[in-house]
Amino acid sequence: MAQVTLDEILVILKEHDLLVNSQLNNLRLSFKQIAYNSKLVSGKCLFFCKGNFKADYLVDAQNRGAIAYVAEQLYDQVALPGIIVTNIQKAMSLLSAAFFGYPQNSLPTIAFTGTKGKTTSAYFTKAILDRTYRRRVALFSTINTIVGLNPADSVKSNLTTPESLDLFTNMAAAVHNGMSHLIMEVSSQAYKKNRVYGLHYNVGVFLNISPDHIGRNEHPTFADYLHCKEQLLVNSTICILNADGTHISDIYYAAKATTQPENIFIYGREAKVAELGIPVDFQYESVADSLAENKIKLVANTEHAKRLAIDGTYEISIPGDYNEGNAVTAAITSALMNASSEDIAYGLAHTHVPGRMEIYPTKAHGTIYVDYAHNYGSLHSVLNFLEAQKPTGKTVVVTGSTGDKGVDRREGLGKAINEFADEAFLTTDDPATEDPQTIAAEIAEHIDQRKVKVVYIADRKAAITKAVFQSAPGDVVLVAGKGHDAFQKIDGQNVPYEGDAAIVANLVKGL
Ligand SMILES: CC(=O)N[C@H]1[C@@H](OP(=O)(O)OP(=O)(O)OC[C@H]2O[C@@H](n3ccc(=O)[nH]c3=O)[C@H](O)[C@@H]2O)O[C@H](CO)[C@@H](O)[C@@H]1O[C@H](C)C(=O)N[C@@H](C)C(=O)N[C@H](CCC(=O)O)C(=O)O
Ligand SMILES: Nc1ncnc2c1ncn2[C@@H]1O[C@H](COP(=O)(O)OP(=O)(O)OP(=O)(O)O)[C@@H](O)[C@H]1O
Repeated sequence: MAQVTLDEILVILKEHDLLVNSQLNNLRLSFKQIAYNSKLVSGKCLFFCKGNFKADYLVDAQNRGAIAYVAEQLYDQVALPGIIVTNIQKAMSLLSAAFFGYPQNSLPTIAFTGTKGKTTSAYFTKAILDRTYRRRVALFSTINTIVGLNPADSVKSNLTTPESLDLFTNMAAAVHNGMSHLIMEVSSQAYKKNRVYGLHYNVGVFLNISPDHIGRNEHPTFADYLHCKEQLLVNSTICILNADGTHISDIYYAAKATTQPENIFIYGREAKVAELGIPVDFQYESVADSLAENKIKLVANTEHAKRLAIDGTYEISIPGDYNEGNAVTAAITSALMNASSEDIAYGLAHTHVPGRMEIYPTKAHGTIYVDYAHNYGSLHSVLNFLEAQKPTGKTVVVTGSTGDKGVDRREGLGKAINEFADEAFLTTDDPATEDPQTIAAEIAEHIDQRKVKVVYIADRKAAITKAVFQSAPGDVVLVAGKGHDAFQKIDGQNVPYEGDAAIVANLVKGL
């Protein structure tokens, strides 16, 4: 049974230089529950006071049975003993791992970071390793959290990377359920908020970085965003890097600071990493790159890459040239976890990622694509790929942008629309506390409206419907940004929403 004693807690906090003082001194005192949300407290719980915290929550926790708390300050209003620390998020992560008996030691873990491609790469990897390990592969992704084989072990995720206590709860559940491996996405926010503090991965993948998540509630600067993402490499035994992304020198030296070059695998389309003057370990090229067929040839260039024995031609189930790199990372990570090239071939050819490049052909109208692209990098990648398919009609984009976060996305979406689209329907996408029309106007500022026709329709379903019905054969309609998301975040509430994919699937019936 999970538990942690005061003795262990104080040792850990002292070791990490986090302890200020403790009002508790019975070293044998054992906590049978830990929580950071008062509503979940029951029994003899150790409670963590973190984030935008109010003393009333601690009163609530005490009323429900909490016997002590960990915080960065004393709460005199509450007659509970406190353990005071310098950083509550770091303390919570370390103590959660200890409470659950360090489940990561029994769960070889592959972690993906990157501005784009985390979910897709994680799904490719899961499809491969599911075959190797008879589905005993846990997944913590933006879409789903899977900790076991039963339907009840699979739930929708709230965050890309969960709060540390939830992360270790899920890891412990996965171990308990007999899962053999874990694949997880690690967001830059997870490092910024110390959600993964002290966690080490067997394999860490850095997919790419482009400006995103920079703004008032996220990262103050791009440098901070890059620094947070690079922490994944410092915390990984084996690092996998993309030679074709920007900032490769920075990223490579971050990896090399703690990892022997022998344990770094660089992949790319060219034979060399130009900026570094070293060969890539894995080189790949498109053999087929159309909507009907996506296929790559993968070749190992260096001795340590050759040892993985995964040279070959692989079919990829999801179109888009950018998915070729995602597939390569899945092949390398899976091989490092002992998957055969047959398992890799099967997994890459049989992966489905909800809301990523879903295609709905119609007879009387155009082809409708639903995709999760919601910043410059991703929208540019998708539109660039669709343009390469040489559509005979016009290109129409339906999109919006989030409120209170990723404010720089507005310029990026406008820029990508300007580069590729003939028409844009701007609409609502998680406006939070902002006005969606104002957000749309800020996107439109970056579109040359002499070239691209811009229409604003607040209701997202109405915007999608209009775009689909007015399209003609040969047109491309890209509904970008929400995929299968079944809510709109408005004023702190998750307001139910059908989801782009469900709306399009219904609309195209009979078209
Ligand atoms: C800014 C930020 O990181 N906020 C996160 C943080 O909020 P917080 O700690 O301030 O929590 P809060 O909701 O204000 O509440 C304060 C504390 O009081 C407790 N409480 C509250 C009410 C009550 O009755 N009793 C009680 O005890 C809460 O449980 C909490 O511990 O902890 C919460 C979970 O414990 C997260 O849901 C929340 O994420 C916000 C909402 C969020 O969406 N963050 C985004 C930006 C994010 O992290 N995104 C990344 C992906 C983006 C990327 O790719 O980088 C992700 O990993 O998902
Ligand atoms: N390697 C890539 N490079 C550029 N764009 C990509 C790449 N992979 C996927 N995309 C685009 O980004 C969208 C989101 O992909 P995915 O969900 O895999 O990324 P993510 O990193 O998990 O994103 P998010 O942080 O927004 O959840 C896709 O629908 C596609 O448009």
